[in-house]
Amino acid sequence: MEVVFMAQVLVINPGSTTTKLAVFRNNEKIASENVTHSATILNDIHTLVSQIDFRLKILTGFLEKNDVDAKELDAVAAIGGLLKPIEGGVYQINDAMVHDLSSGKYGKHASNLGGLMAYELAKNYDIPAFIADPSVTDELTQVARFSGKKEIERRSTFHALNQKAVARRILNQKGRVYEQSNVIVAHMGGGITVGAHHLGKVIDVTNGLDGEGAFTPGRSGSLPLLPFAHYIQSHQLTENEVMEEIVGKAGFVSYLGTSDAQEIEKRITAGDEEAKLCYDAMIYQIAKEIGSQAVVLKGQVEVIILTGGLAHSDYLVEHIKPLISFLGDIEVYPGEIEMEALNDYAQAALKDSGIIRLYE
Ligand SMILES: Nc1ncnc2c1ncn2[C@@H]1O[C@H](COP(=O)(O)OP(=O)(O)O)[C@@H](O)[C@H]1O
Ligand SMILES: CCCC(=O)OP(=O)(O)O
Repeated sequence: MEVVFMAQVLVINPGSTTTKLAVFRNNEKIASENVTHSATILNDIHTLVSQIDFRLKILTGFLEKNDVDAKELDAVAAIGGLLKPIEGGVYQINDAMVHDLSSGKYGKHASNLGGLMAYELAKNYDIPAFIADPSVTDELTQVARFSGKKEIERRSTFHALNQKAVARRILNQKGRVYEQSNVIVAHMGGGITVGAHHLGKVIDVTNGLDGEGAFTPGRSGSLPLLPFAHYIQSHQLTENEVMEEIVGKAGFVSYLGTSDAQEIEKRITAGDEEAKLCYDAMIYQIAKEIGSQAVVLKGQVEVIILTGGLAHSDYLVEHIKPLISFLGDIEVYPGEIEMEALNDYAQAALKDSGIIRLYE
């Protein structure tokens, strides 16, 4: 009789205001929770890294509540944070990675906590901890790296895990193979990134944190440089404050005072013209970015995929389609499948250690 190995994997995905947790047995999700943290609690915990204990306590509570014995776990997988630029794939969390995530050497983002929490837990139970397709996944071509100013190189920071996982899933459904296809993926949530996927590599993509691409519910996207330089100077902003202006205090938040697209849609339905114009402007900018990536792919676009929380919006989908449909077929995949993708990677790594990459 064949003995089937049932691998149990804990998946950790911390966001700026949430911690998503799940336990999988092989491909079956046996427990999951999306814990929302109030801004008050997080503001009281001053630095990102000092949130680890708070979030680990939530994790322990989640395991207890769902009768999951941590000793029975075979691996932990977490969303990768801001690391040095690396190729996509699955990486075992090591000391070098922990150093870069905790020091914030490559930037501070809630996702940094994922790798740190996974490492801490895995160490206690002597099991491997992985990250996969982190947001710093860098497969840009050399021409895509030019910013226009020698001292400043464009960086690849995007929703790599979800973009690749959704592209794989949609292509599988079409009987196609990701590594043999050309697709454009627009991940549209609190952050928006649009990537050109060419034969399994994201050869160009808008950076989600550097102020590129379309504006989003809370982010500026690209800004006219001279007026922004003047704004920085007249408000005497520090580098951290500049970051907050670009990521957090911009987009819908700055025009309409909320990052909640559903709330804005209610205003539109109630006849709010200002809300409609702003929503339409964001849709217009996303469409322009999709057009740019179609050029990157020389017009050979098998499918354009719309994903992320905003892809739930009928308003957005119906208004973007007429702008981009001439470029190719459109598929809508609302939400994200990051937890499933991390489990898939961890299960694959447990079966074949040859696929595990080394972070140096
Ligand atoms: N059903 C929906 N209709 C319209 N907008 C939605 C819907 N669900 C979520 N959103 C919007 O998507 C954005 C958040 O995207 P999401 O991908 O869930 O967040 P995050 O990027 O923080 O993970 C918010 O502006 C939210 O209002
Ligand atoms: C870190 C780059 C991807 C990104 O913008 O993620 P969020 O939208 O989840 O902040």
